[in-house]
Amino acid sequence: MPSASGASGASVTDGGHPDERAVRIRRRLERLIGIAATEGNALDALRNGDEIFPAMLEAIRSAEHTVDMMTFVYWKGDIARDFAHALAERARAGVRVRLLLDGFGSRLIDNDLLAEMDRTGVQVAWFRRPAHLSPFKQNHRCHRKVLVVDEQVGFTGGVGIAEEWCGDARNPDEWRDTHVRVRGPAVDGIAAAFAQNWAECHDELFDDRDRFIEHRPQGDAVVQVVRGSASFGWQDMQTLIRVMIESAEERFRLATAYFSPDAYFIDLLCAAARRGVEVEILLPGPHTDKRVCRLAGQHHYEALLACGVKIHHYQPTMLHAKVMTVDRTAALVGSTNFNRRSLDHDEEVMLAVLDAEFTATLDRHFEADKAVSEPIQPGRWRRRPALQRAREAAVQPIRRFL
Ligand SMILES: O=P(O)(O)OC[C@H](O)CO
Repeated sequence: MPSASGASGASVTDGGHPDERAVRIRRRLERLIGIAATEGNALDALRNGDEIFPAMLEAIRSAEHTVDMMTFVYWKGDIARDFAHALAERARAGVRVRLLLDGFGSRLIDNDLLAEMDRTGVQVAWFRRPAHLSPFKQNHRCHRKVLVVDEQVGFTGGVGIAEEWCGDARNPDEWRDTHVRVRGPAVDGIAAAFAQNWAECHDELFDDRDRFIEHRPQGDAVVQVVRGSASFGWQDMQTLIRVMIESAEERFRLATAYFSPDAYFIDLLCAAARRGVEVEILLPGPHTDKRVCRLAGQHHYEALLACGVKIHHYQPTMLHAKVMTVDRTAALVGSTNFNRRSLDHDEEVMLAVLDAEFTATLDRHFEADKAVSEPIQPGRWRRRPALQRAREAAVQPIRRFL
């Protein structure tokens, strides 16, 4: 990877009007990633299962033509049954329903739900089931979370289909997550994320139930939909996050479930902090389902804190959201964690939103989460026990896969 300290032309400027910053970020993303952003989108930031699941289920139940759903996690619980029943009911009513499950992440789905969906005509496809794969492809998973109904409403974000995501982050059994409902032309990008992975797993890509509708403006948000794909070398998801960090002039905020990037992205965060940007990172605290990943990230805390990056540990439950905001101007939300899996290995989808109001909503959520988090104190962290240091070092050999 190139050196992050010599970061591109993104020097601190005198700020400029927020609209000018939005245009600057938009043009950087469009030209460096090659995907046009669209205008006229309406976005709702949905916080936690209590808001996310009813909105998704309501959309499915209202489907008249097509439902395309793709998930990494499909585990167990009433919510897993609710989704399967809703999908099956629509298939029975003649709607074309397609469900794409990651072969590793969704391996715990109940067989009776698969049987019900199969019976009613839901087309279920598996993305790279481990048993059917060469050992060299096991590592590349479909980590995207997508729901598109009637080509008109799309959802993406961090949520998996399992009881862990139900509720409102009131206790450790109710995970904290963020999902987005989108109406408008950006739904096409979310649909394309589904289509790209569906094409690998199923013979038919589209049929006459696809109407290829023209989108009418639904709101004011400018949105670029960026797909990360499992591949060798530099990829668009890395460009997206790199542009966001390098474009920050005042503030860069990151909330992520799994923080274990490579040294390049640590250097980018440090470079931002050193040029005067307030860099704040919100991570799971006592409740995390992947301690190994956390240890890999903690290996970098000392360097980050030394540069002035602020790190907070979220206390109430597992923090599973994947959200970034830049300068009250732009936001990223989707499936991408700040780790090697998301940046190097897996299929991901992220919305880059150039909209001050939507960004302000996500910033308010960030502040509420920060209020129930513990800041990491640099001095105390430096004095952490030798055993913790040893554990951080012990996971380094496998950091590439985390
Ligand atoms: O990979 P994520 O971020 O969708 O989280 C799901 C976890 O793998 C659950 O252990």
